[in-house]
Amino acid sequence: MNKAIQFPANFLWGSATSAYQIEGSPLADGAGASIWQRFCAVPGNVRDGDHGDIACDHYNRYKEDVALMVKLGLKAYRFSVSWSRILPQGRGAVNQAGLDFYSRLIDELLANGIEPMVTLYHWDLPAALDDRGGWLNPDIADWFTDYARVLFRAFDGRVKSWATLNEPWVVTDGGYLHGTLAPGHRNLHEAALASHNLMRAHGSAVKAYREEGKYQIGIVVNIEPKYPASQSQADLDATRRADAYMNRQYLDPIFLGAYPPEMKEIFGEAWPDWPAADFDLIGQKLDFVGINYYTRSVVRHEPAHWPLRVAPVRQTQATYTETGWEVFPQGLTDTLVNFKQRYGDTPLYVMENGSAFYDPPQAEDGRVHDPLRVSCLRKNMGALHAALELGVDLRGYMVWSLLDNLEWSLGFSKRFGIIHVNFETQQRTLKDSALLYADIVASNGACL
Ligand SMILES: N#[N+]C[C@@H]1[C@@H](O)[C@H](O)[C@@H](O)[C@@H]2O[C@H]12
Repeated sequence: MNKAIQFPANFLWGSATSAYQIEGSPLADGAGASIWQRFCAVPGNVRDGDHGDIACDHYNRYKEDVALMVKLGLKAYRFSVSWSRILPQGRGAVNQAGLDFYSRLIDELLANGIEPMVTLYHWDLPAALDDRGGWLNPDIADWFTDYARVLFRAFDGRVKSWATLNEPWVVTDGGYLHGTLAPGHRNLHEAALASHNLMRAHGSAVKAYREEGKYQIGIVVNIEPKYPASQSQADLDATRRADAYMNRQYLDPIFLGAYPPEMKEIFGEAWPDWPAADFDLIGQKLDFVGINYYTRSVVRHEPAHWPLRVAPVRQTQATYTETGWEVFPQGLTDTLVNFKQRYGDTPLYVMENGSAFYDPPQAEDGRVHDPLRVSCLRKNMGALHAALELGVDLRGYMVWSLLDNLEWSLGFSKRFGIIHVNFETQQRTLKDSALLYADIVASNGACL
């Protein structure tokens, strides 16, 4: 990088995790089961039969992990709350012990000068609600709002930054269309219905926050910019469909009052004309949008690939991560600038960005050397700064992830952490990427 980088003085540097991926003890102290406990229990659903019964044992080791955040100098920590710890049946009776855990975590963060940023839903739906249809039941907007109100009333003030959902696209594409994630359904109609109910629930919770809360609330979406493999009309149309399905599907109804027209083109009769009143609810004004960026995709028209009729085109000269994602920092800049151009100047946070690479065992010097992740981190910092220089109102960056953790159906096989976790001993070891990130935070980017 040839020019000293300076980020805004109050730029918020942090890290991100999610409850089921790190906490362990999923049924401790009165907690109810989630759909992810059920999903992991079905042989073949998760690589190597991995599950979240222990994970990073964060439920018991949270003070140790906060101390590591302090060691890295982090200013913020984005984490999610397990709905079924708070409401074991998903609705009704509150489990005070569940609230108490998150209260202890929040107080530990605040005592160490770290801002808690809470995600209400990061995929671990209470199993009891799934028994009632889960995201397919329109009542879930009220169930989610009731859950949100419990947290707003308990923590707002100590928590000043709330996000309703994490990556609604993954919830529906993985959980209801392709069945690769909990609850493992494969149904086009269900995917459409779940997606819309997620957005209704989001809007309803934001509306409730305006009655209950005094600080900021937003949503976190994954954005994967799409680039055409050629300028043929077929490939350009495929790119448009892919962008609508994965990216615009969730931001258009919030900021533009309607879903992209391509949704009917993709889903056909499985995509109804949703009630107009729903868009009044979904379109609640947000204080920020969180963007999760990992990669881009270059796409071509492929009639055989249902329902999108799109296929990715591998880039021969590129570096790919262990999750098969192209390392493409320019896509991060493009994503942030595209948001500004299409939706305006709502403040943005990069709420997840990182990379999974094979980490060599701990070296003789006691360190875990992860040069590829270090290289990616450096490149992504440049991409962030380019977006700032192009006028994007970017407020902060949360690296994914603080710890190696349960990578959903990939189990523990993919390591995204800047801190290595030995899952046999629970030993944490800072990787070189953690040391670089600490320098970035301490110098506000000037070290790059
Ligand atoms: N895969 N992958 C890494 C990461 C996943 O671990 C997070 O839980 C999701 O929010 C998002 O998909 C990104």
